[in-house]
Amino acid sequence: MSSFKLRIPASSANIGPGFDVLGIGLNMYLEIAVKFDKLVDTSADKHNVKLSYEGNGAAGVPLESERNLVTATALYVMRCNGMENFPDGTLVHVTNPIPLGRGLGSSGAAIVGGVMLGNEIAGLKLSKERMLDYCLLIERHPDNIAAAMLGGFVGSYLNQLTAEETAAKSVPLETILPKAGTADSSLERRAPPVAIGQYLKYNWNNKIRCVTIIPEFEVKTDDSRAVLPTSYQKEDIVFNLQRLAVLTTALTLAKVDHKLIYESMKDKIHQPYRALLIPGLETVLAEVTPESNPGLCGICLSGAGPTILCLATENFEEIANTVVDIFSKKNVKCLWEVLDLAYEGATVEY
Ligand SMILES: Nc1ncnc2c1ncn2[C@@H]1O[C@H](COP(=O)(O)OP(=O)(O)OP(=O)(O)O)[C@@H](O)[C@H]1O
Ligand SMILES: N[C@@H](CCO)C(=O)O
Repeated sequence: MSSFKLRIPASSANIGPGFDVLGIGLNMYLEIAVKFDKLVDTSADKHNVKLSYEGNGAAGVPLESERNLVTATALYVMRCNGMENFPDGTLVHVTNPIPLGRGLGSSGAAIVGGVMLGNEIAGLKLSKERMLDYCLLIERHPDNIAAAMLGGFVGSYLNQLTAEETAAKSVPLETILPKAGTADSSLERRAPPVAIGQYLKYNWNNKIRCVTIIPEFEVKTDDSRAVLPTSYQKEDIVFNLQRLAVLTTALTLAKVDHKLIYESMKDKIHQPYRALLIPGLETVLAEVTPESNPGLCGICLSGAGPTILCLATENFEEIANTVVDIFSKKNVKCLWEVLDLAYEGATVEY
């Protein structure tokens, strides 16, 4: 097998009202470089791969193939297609600039990368849509993975499946990503149902850039989902649906309407509840507006947080500093970066 390199963009999910629906791919890339060298002994790993990692999270990311999110995902895809181990001498080097647990789709990128890795190693030639079925068995909401895989500005929904397909989609996560000591016979070996999700790429006015303000603390997606209610008032759902309908077109118009985008990025489904976990979020959302910060056209929590996504056409540094100052009053330090959309999505280069 010859060497190859995978590049998978970071992503920002929800974009305000589009909870579990909207996502944008961002031009910050997880890279997975794969080489084969039979002279290197890879037998120390249970599945025959030598993994190395640099970048965000390097101190904590496991390097055993069954415990690392990228290789464990690849092993799941390979197992479903009759292959249990990497070929002798497989060397995988991961370079990750995406901060972990900050709402910039680090896990979505790792899962997309893992599925693509399994696809290449097992020579499956799966389409991106089919690879997303595998991704959805691990990250069970489509917004980050669809944006990372397809790139650009993407809307998704999950298809209504038959009872049998639903059962096949709902297998326990630990049978896909094994915990230490899991018996091999309990691992999932069935390929996922076909066409679990539906995806649509929208246009995007490329004058709109993404100022990401990244607080120094992590919020795990699971924790950020645990604070959400199990039922909602009809008014709050209608509030989001009305804005979602306008937002997907407002972001594509040739003439940027800052006020329209700002209003249509408001949300009542997830951000108010997540403010409990993110000191400063309520103030940021209330005080940073197109009037206070000309050039700003929308502001929201990025994914499950704590990163703030400001969409803007100018004055990027001033906007970032306004948000940084609000967080600093809560004793939270931040980094910030201006990103653009990753229009192409995940790629493989031979
Ligand atoms: N490149 C990677 N290699 C291995 N594990 C990773 C990698 N990237 C992310 N992870 C795992 O995913 C976890 C973060 O996932 P989580 O869903 O909580 O946050 P996120 O994906 O960064 O944010 P969001 O889903 O809100 O955009 C990390 O703590 C780590 O366990
Ligand atoms: N839609 C997801 C994105 C984070 O992975 C959420 O907000 O929980």
